[in-house]
Formats: sequence, structure tokens, C-alpha cells
Amino acid sequence: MNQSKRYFVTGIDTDSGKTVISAILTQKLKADYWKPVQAGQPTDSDSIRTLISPDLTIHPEGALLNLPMSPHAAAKAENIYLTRAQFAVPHSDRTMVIEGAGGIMVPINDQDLVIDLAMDFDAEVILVSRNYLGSINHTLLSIAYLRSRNFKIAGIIFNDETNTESERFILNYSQLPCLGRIPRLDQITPQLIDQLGDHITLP
Ligand SMILES: Nc1ncnc2c1ncn2[C@@H]1O[C@H](COP(=O)(O)OP(=O)(O)OP(=O)(O)O)[C@@H](O)[C@H]1O
Ligand SMILES: C[C@H](N)[C@H](N)CCCCCC(=O)O
Ligand SMILES: [Mg+2]
Repeated sequence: MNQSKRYFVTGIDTDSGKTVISAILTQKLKADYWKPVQAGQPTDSDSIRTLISPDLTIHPEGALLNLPMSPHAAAKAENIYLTRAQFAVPHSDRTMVIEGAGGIMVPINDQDLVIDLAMDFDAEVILVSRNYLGSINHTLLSIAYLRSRNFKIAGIIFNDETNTESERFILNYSQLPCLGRIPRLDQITPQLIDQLGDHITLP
């Protein structure tokens, strides 16, 4: 049997909008949501629960850490050493939206990065790029790293205020597809999350 599709949502930095975009993707695809590594409260799974249809499945976190910091440090504070091998994708026949933690090169231990899990899970990477001064650099460095390790990249989703010139440059330079643009939102409601699915096109 074919494995169902897995998307790993990563971002150019922490707070780039991975959770908001994951909610939109999960709702659009009628997918399952899973956050393998959560550091701090409220959890992203809690936020997602308030934004998507109640019938959609949110799997329990693989590791739930108390402190809102880099997962390797949050784990260390609790005398835990996370390993890649301890994370297994929950069983499901549906598409799985998997959300990373922080940006691309965020550690889970002294050797391994959150993004390594995307490789272990055979997931396609979706990169969330939030517009701010410096985001061209962060976006292109993220892509360069992903390419250097041969990750499968589905494309980029631009989040927040539109910057046409930044987006044009990033897309032209990287030659990656733009999967969508999510504007600055005054209020983030389930209705809006549902409607914003129309702003995203997956390959
Ligand atoms: N398009 C948007 N318009 C308005 N607010 C937004 C938008 N995207 C994200 N936000 C807000 O920015 C903050 C960070 O977004 P989000 O939690 O999705 O980031 P993240 O990348 O998931 O962070 P983390 O690394 O902690 O998982 C949240 O308060 C969220 O509501
Ligand atoms: C706690 C926060 N919201 C994220 N879950 C983790 C961010 C880790 C960032 C580490 C770093 O890049 O320095
Ligand atoms: Mg998040």
C-alpha cells in the first residue's frame, strides 16, 4: 500500500507563521496534524484545535517540553536527551501535516536538527517565509541548506504583509514554486482559516 502524503511545514525562523499555515493546510486537505516536538505552552496543537474543524485529527506531540526555548535546551532542562529514533509518524490513512519547531537549523540534541525528522519521515518540505527586513537572506539560506541536504521541497508560502519585490527575487533566484500567499490577518478565525485554503495550491 502507498504511504499517505506527508508535508513537513518549516519556516525561515521561529514565529514565521508555521502554525497558522499548518491550520490552513490541515483544513484544506482534511489532513491530520502532528507536532513532533513542542517546546513551551500554549502548545501549537492547542492553537490548531481552535482553528480547524472538530472532526479533524490532531495527534499527541512526540515530545512535549515545558520551556519555550530551543528543543535541545528545553529537553536538557528536564534531563531528557531526545533522539531522532524516538519519533515515529502516527498511523493514519490521511495526509499528515507535520509542523517543525522554530527555523530550519534548530537542534533537538547535540547532533540532530528538527529538520532531520522531515528526512526520517520521508516528508515533503513546505517553507513558510514571513516578510520582514532580512527575510530574503533567511529564506535563501534556508533553501540553500535544504538543497544541500537533498530535501524534497514542495515550495514556499509567503506569510504576512506582501513584499512584491522580495517575493519576486526569492522565487526567481531559487526557482521554487510559490504555493500561496497569506496576507496580514486582523483576526485569525476558523472561518478565515477555511477560506484561506483557496490561497494555496499544492503540487
Ligand atoms: N498572516 C498573519 N497575520 C497576522 N498574524 C499572524 C499571521 N501569521 C502568523 N501570525 C501570528 O504570529 C505569531 C506567530 O505565528 P505562528 O505561531 O504561526 O508561528 P510559528 O512559526 O508556528 O512559531 P513556532 O516556531 O513557535 O512554532 C502568532 O501570534 C500568530 O497568530
Ligand atoms: C519556543 C519557540 N516558540 C519555538 N517552539 C522554538 C524556537 C527555537 C529557536 C532556537 C534558535 O533558533 O535559536
Ligand atoms: Mg508553531
